[in-house]
Amino acid sequence: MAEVILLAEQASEKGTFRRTLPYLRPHRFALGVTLGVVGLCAVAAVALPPLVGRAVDAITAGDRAALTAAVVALFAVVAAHILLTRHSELLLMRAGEKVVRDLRERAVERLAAAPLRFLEAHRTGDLLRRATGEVAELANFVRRDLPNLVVIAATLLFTTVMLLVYSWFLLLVLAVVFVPPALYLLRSFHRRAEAVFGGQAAAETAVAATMTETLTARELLATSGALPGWLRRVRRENDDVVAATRRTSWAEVRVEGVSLIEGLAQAVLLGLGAWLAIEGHVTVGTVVVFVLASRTLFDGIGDAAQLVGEFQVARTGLARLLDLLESPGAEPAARGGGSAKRLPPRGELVLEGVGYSYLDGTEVLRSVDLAFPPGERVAVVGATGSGKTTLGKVVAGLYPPDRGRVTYCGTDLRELPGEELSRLIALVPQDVHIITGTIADNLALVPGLPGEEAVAGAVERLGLGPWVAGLPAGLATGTGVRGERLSAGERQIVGLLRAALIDPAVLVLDEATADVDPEIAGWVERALAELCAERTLIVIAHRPETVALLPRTVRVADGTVRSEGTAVRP
Ligand SMILES: Nc1ncnc2c1ncn2[C@@H]1O[C@H](COP(=O)(O)OP(=O)(O)OP(=O)(O)O)[C@@H](O)[C@H]1O
Repeated sequence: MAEVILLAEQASEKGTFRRTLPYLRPHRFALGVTLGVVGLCAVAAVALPPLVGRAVDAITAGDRAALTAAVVALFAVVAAHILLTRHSELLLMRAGEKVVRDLRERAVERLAAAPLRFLEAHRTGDLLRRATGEVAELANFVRRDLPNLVVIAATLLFTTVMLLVYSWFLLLVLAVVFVPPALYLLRSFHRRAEAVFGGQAAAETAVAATMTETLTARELLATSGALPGWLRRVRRENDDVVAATRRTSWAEVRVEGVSLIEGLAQAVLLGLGAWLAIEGHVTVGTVVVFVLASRTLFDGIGDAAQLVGEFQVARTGLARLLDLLESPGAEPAARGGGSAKRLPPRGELVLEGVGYSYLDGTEVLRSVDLAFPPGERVAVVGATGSGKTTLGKVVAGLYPPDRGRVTYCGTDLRELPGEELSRLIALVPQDVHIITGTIADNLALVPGLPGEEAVAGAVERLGLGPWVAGLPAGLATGTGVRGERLSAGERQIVGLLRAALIDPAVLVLDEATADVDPEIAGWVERALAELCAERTLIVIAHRPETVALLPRTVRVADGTVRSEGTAVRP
């Protein structure tokens, strides 16, 4: 089996910032300007205490001119600070939103391009949470907390430099006696934060994934009697979320000890500063600067502590999102670009020594050699679980084989760009995926967005006019949520119409196994008869009537194939 790299529920946060850099690079200009404005904003905030200090010194010296200058400067700096704060927040938000929008787009592109194997190996809820929940949390962080965090970091840095200039001694007291315990509290919080916040994200993901499965497996749960057991599981996972949230709250509460240290520091600075001022070592203004600035300092440390929690949540989510974005492999159908090679619209499809397994050691297909000359019509038959559907998906290029190769006109399907592959080979699966909307919306889901005329032409060609006329609103008939108003047979008719719009060289139809009523089966047969003209038709047949319609039969058994109509060519 080809290796599938599983995404860890709790992603490693090592190097998250470095991994984010490539996604920031396209926005470096906007981010640079933003950081410049943030820096100015922090300078304005830091300039306030010295101006108050200067005003106090001017009052004690009875210097009117100096007092007026200090007050005017104070007004100007306050006004500049207000304007710059608003502006920097807006700029930060805008730059952050651009980055988040890019990440969101990339996540959707990544999921659309992910190999089937990768998608099947993960719970849908987990992938959805990475692409939606984690991105939403990141967007919240960017809108709400990132502006504060950046302004606080810049303010802390500039305040420290400013205090050093005013009195190295008082700064030393502050730095040696009070900052270490505050930092110790923060560090111990930080150390616990990764585990507790990561645990909370993992517990929430488990609940989200189970919620999704509750909806997708609703019929099974309603009919199998498994509901009570399932609800017990939901309750257990829900309890895990509560316990994880309690741990994160407790970690946040402990860090609030920083406020206590702040009160003590201010009292000591006031007492020590007053003594130094009386002794004539510093001015009264310097003491005022220290008391005010130490408040800015501790407020900054306290706010940063609160925000570190949010930052941690965002970092955890970002790491999980980056894991998804960096997961290897892309589905051929979603590959863009590639070779510009256009293959002939009709040609031979060949399987050479094809092997495929979902699980290690259990090969569903073993060394399959098959050739489908252009225009051939083949029924693929075999017991339930023998591998017919798997063969269909390998033939359509959805599962690249683990061994051997599938070629069209001699070219390996793996080498074809996505668009070319979907133009050449169309697969109509057993249960055609229908999006919520109208039948017309569903028919539009083919390359080139066909107009009404093209759709009407396809309906006409496949002889489905009377079927469409019998629908309540023709092609504008609603399909219900994910097509629940359409029967399995009707879904296949939609699939065949899509195939007619694509006009592929090879059409693979995995016949619906659910009971298809005879009228719908009649429409499907008629449509197939029209579609098979001039193209290769491979039908994974479940009904004897279908097998009887097709000149060649291929039987799948024990992971290999045997031809019962015409010879199998290696
Ligand atoms: N996504 C999957 N992951 C793991 N095993 C799978 C997966 N899909 C199919 N299988 C297994 O592969 C084997 C072949 O399945 P496949 O659906 O190809 O058989 P089939 O002949 O089409 O069956 P049916 O006639 O019931 O549709 C089965 O044992 C099945 O359990």
